[in-house]
Amino acid sequence: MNDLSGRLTAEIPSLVLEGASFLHRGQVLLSPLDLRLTGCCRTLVMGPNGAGKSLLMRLAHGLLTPSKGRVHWEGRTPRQAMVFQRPVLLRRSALANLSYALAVNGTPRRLRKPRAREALERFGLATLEKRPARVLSGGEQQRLALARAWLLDPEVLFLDEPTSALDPAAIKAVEDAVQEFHQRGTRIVMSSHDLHQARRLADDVLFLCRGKVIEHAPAETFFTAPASSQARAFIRGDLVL
Ligand SMILES: Nc1ncnc2c1ncn2[C@@H]1O[C@H](COP(=O)(O)OP(=O)(O)OP(=O)(O)O)[C@@H](O)[C@H]1O
Repeated sequence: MNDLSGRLTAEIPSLVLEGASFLHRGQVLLSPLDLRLTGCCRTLVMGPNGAGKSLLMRLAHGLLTPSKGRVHWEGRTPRQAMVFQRPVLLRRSALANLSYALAVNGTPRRLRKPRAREALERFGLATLEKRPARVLSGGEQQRLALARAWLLDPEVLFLDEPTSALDPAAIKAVEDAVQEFHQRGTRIVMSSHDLHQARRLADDVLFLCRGKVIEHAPAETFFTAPASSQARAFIRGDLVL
């Protein structure tokens, strides 16, 4: 299958977790998990606070090593990027943050600024290029983080609660960007506790509760016929502890 970017969806390696768990000082924070994420889908990782969503995202992206089991990509490791709830930005201008990412990525010097400016334009930040990245508003910082990810042309993009501190307009900007990545053929793995957001974006939902994956289902199935009492309660808006 071909996506709009021309990238073959079949080319994106599948992410496989085999009995992967995460313990801290003997306490199980993520129970052994078997999972295969395949294709150019948008997977929403959902669950209440403390369910283990961030841990799962960090394991998947390779920022954490599982205490037991294995996390690997089939065939080869794809180009990846991760966007965090609080963007990690350098003490430099918006433009310099992007140029630096391109430099690290091996882009020739003469191409860095034009490409960085193109990305700033795309994410509505062109007028802010000289502004120190760390004084940008939360929404602007998140768009800058997305612009940086865009420049790296990731095959897989992880987003960990990227909109939890944003107002509706900024949330829309992030969601539009996620859709653009998807259109370009990037596989999305995104955590959120916002059910409305998941309904807008998800192809499939991974639902976690207390460090366990309770369900992994196509979005429509998850929202219309959740299989677990915890997911039913979560969707109803009950307090799920
Ligand atoms: N590096 C760590 N060391 C020790 N405990 C941790 C670590 N990271 C996470 N935890 C604990 O693991 C549990 C799951 O945390 P995690 O951040 O993955 O939850 P979450 O589902 O992302 O929650 P939220 O929606 O509040 O962001 C929490 O109880 C947290 O305190």
